[in-house]
Amino acid sequence: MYDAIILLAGSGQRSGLSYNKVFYEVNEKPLYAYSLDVFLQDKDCKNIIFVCRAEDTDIVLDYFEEQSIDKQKVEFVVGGLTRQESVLNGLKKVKAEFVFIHDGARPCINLELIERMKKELVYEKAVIAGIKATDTLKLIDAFGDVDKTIDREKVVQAQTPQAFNSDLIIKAYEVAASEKFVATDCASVVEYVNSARIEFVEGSRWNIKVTTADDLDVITYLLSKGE
Ligand SMILES: Nc1ccn([C@@H]2O[C@H](COP(=O)(O)OP(=O)(O)OP(=O)(O)O)[C@@H](O)[C@H]2O)c(=O)n1
Ligand SMILES: C[C@](O)(CO)[C@H](O)COP(=O)(O)O
Repeated sequence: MYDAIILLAGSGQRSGLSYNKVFYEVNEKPLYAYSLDVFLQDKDCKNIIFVCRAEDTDIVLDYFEEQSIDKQKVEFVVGGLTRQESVLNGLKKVKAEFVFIHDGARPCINLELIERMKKELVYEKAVIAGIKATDTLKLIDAFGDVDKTIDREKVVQAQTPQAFNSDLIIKAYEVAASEKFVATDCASVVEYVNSARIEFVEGSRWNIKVTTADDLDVITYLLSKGE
């Protein structure tokens, strides 16, 4: 049993769009709605916490009306200036024992990945999706020159969802807020307080985060062919 936080409250500046990238449509469906559909299909997902910018909430509500999406399981929360603040706002609404935290800008999530993560949560308090590096990895210096090659067996690229025992992640975020620790993902906050082992689960190469304008082309291709 878990709650899901879906993050929509960014601005998507690196995408070059004139609007928040999570509203970019493929097959007449906004990117965030792909993740929503997946979590709505999972009986174990008790509540979906939608973290939106105040000015975007009406657009999302209109979409729910148009598509006759049942809002019973969905709660709306206003996001913050950073991803971390948005997550913290979402965490304040969590009631279930576990919480899955997911970027609305990663529409290629699927139920198989959620199932694999749920299996790990039987034993673990923190589980993140990611992919292993396949390229050779170099450390570079401040001038962009190669310093050395690093062992790719020891590197993974973190994705979302990231799933946690709710008490654990709420406490970690409270400590981070009080100590002004800021990070780009949720697992980093747990690493910071060092309160649990974090299990890595193989995600998928298709589970990309739409960040740049190029990613918009890639995601259009992936979603159009049903990934
Ligand atoms: N204040 C913020 C910033 C980000 N996000 C969400 O976190 C996810 C990943 O963030 P990122 O790609 O950094 O999103 P943006 O802030 O939208 O992008 P940019 O940095 O290019 O402006 C996205 O689903 C985004 O909507 C959020 O909920 N609240
Ligand atoms: C959470 C995340 O998507 C995991 O890869 C990523 O860290 C977000 O980073 P961003 O710099 O905010 O895009």
